Amino acid sequence: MATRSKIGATATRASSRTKTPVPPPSPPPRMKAVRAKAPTRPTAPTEASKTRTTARKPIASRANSPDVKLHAKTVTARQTQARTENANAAECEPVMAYLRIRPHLGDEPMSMPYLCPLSDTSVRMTDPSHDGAGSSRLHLRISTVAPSSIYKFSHAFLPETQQAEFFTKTTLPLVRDLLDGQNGLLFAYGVTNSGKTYTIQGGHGPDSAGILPRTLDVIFNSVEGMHSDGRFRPVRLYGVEEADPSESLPPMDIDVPTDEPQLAEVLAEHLANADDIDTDPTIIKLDRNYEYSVWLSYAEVYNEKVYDLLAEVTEDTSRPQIPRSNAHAQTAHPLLLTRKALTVKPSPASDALDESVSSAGKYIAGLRYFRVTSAAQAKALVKLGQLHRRVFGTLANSQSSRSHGMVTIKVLRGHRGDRDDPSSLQISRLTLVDLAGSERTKHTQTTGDRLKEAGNINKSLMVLGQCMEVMRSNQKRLAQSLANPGRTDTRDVKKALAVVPFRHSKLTEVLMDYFVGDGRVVMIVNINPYDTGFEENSHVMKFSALAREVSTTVNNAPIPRVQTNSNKRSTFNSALPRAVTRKVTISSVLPNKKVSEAHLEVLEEDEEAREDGEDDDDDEPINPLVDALFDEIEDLRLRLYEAEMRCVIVEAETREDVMKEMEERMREIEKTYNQRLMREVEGNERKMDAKIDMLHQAGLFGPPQKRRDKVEESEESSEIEDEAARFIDHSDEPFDSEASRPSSPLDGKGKVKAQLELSNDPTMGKGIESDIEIEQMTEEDESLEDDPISEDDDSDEYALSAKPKPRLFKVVTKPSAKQKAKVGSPVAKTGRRSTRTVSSLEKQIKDISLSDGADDSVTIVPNRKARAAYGGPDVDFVPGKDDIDTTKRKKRQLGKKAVVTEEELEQVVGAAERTSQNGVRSKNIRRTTRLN
Ligand SMILES: Nc1ncnc2c1ncn2[C@@H]1O[C@H](COP(=O)(O)OP(=O)(O)OP(=O)(O)O)[C@@H](O)[C@H]1O
Repeated sequence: MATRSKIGATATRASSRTKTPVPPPSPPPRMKAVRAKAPTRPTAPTEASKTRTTARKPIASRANSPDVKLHAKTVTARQTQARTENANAAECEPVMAYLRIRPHLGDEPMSMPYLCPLSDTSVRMTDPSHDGAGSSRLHLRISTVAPSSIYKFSHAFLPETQQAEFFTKTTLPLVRDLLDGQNGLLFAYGVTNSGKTYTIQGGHGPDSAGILPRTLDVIFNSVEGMHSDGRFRPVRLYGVEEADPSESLPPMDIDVPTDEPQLAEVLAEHLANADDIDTDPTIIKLDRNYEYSVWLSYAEVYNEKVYDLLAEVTEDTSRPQIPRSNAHAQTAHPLLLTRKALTVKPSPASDALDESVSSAGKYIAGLRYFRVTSAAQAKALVKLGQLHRRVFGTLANSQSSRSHGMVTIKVLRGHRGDRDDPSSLQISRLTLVDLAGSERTKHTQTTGDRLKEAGNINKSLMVLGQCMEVMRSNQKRLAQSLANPGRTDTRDVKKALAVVPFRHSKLTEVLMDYFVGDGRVVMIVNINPYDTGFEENSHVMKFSALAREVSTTVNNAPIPRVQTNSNKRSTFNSALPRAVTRKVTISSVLPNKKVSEAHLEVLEEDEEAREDGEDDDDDEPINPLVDALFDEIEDLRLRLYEAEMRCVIVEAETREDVMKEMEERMREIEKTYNQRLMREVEGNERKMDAKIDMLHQAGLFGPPQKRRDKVEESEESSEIEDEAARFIDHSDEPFDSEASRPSSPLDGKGKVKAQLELSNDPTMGKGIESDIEIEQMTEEDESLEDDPISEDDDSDEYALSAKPKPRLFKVVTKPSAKQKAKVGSPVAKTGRRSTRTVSSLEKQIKDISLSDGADDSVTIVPNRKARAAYGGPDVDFVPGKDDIDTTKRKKRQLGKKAVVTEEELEQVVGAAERTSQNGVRSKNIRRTTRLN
């Protein structure tokens, strides 16, 4: 944020817990619009300038000073003056919150990002699972997160932002402050896989160095040729003491025991790319009258304990040695490494800037600071710390950070002219924190130790959020009181301010001084917009919104520090620490794609108990109620998580049950349908059999062996037989038994046409003919007539199929030419009538299908007499049993059958062809039987 907060000076200082100095309420809330420049010293210090500079310089060591008493007096005077200057120069600045959107990685599944940048400073987040109707499709629980929100930042960096640009805009000002004597804190916050480590440490490609290596580059580029002799070293938070050069030499060798070949192999792979990272060429112009010494420490907060990642790791040699060739044995008895948790202690009052307060922030007792003289050396140290972090990490075989990693760079700055005067030294520090992923436990499927670990991560982040929340509300109340001086007494407001719960988590306890002391705070919010954890990311965004409303104090002048007795070394409690052992596996993919694994056992010793009386230095004891409440929250959170897990399990089981039931039902339905189908098939078969029986009974089917050769009249057409019988009654000519033998209408392909010429019909008179066509539709016919019913009748053989096949039959009667002549109808008229009849019959036939359940697969259009008897021209006549019996009887009486000669047959066919104008193809007429 370019704008400065206009609220009053550090409200949190006023809290009963934080007793670091509070800038005077007057001149109150209005802050300076522009930051004052850090004062510089003339190149050749005169006596006057020396005095002026000294007034702003840190306070000298009483112990190292030649004249302690005198010096102490001088220091007090300088302190007072410096304090006044600093109070005037101090101003409040909100925490800067930068958003960094992670690009999509090639190997990840592609989905719609739920983050949409609106401007340089704002983004919109939309729940991808939200259906727009006010409910979430995927979540069982009612979400507390709004489906769409706009979040504002100091700056939002798009996915294509390069590391160099990101560093310049976010971190370079902090590096400048550091070299100017100011403190700074930068932390990366976000869910796992959102790019925090990439932002802080960097990647492996060109120009991918993160802000930490770039910070080291810029520092060493800038202090080039201005290194001090390193006679003094920083202690605690603000103290300095004479250094023992042998102690502050950085451990350049990997002190994780590497005599295990597998471990050595794995570690070598990790150290191999130490030189890959590119360097940042930026140089900050500095006053060359100063000398600098740079110190580095690397700590981690893991499971609510603080560890030094640069401390020597000891191997437990008391264990029986395992033969190296035996890989299984190595897995069974892994290498045991031991490390000790460190205590966070309050700085003694003697370190305090203001003598009226009893504490000067907190420091990690026993955390080692190493003097580094080049960027490469510093980076190697960081690499070592990273390695230790990985070795000791619980999820060591994944790259995920399960601890909060904190690299602190301390710079001691002293004037060249005051080399021997430690009181001239200024201490400033910059801490870069790579926080552990803030994801919820359910997404990491954690159990047991992992659950505890995740719980601790969440607890520390939750406490950090709580601290921000309390600081914000304290600052608001104080600002209101300062804005209305008459209404409330600011001192009363200060007393009533809420306690900021820094001490309830190790992370906030260690970082507390940045919030309540002095220094600029920068928060980097990393987000992966393709991540499925929309809710978690929303919490991250909310946290950043909260952080932006918190202000910290920024001093515009170097801060003088008090140095206490440098020779006083900490003595540790001799009580045996409690130890926790964990098993760790580290694995790497070697260049030859072989996966290498090393198994270790890590012994984590508890921190030392404080020495007697040390607690007295603490500003305030932990409020047991607040502590209990935090524990309660954590407990509830875990129970909620367990309840959610149970819900998920119940949901999964219910889904499975429902699925099984559905499958069962489907099977039943299928069975029922099959049964119905079978019944239908059987019914159709029965119907078919019945019809064939009927045809047989009607005498329309000949003996099976002769079917192929015979043309037969329709079996249902009892009327035809009637006609034939009547005709035969009047004829003296003998029947040709062969020609007149009825054959199956299903015989052969195509149509079978039987023509009856009723020459002796008493009612119609001689020469009246009736054409009867029995048509079996073939595939060819079917396609020609566009009938959708499939016909499987390629066989010439008539057989009763067990399987019902849709078959169509049509029996058409039409008057012959003679008949037409007899009744006096013109041929054309007859033709029209015939066409109409055939069309209507065809239509009827198309509607007939056995498979449809129609029981009239054979349609008989009766002759005039039958039609009249049965009620009109459109009546379909199906002969009853009586009709058939009557016909049979008549036949038997007759004792002979009509015979048709070949000539007569040809004549009839010709006549039928001439008469047929309805598309019935003559090629389908195979035989015509003429009854004389
Ligand atoms: N800006 C970026 N450009 C290219 N790749 C990135 C970027 N940010 C992150 N990545 C890649 O995304 C992956 C995850 O990033 P990273 O390990 O930094 O996540 P993280 O937030 O630190 O996760 P964790 O909390 O689990 O440690 C890595 O492969 C990293 O290289």
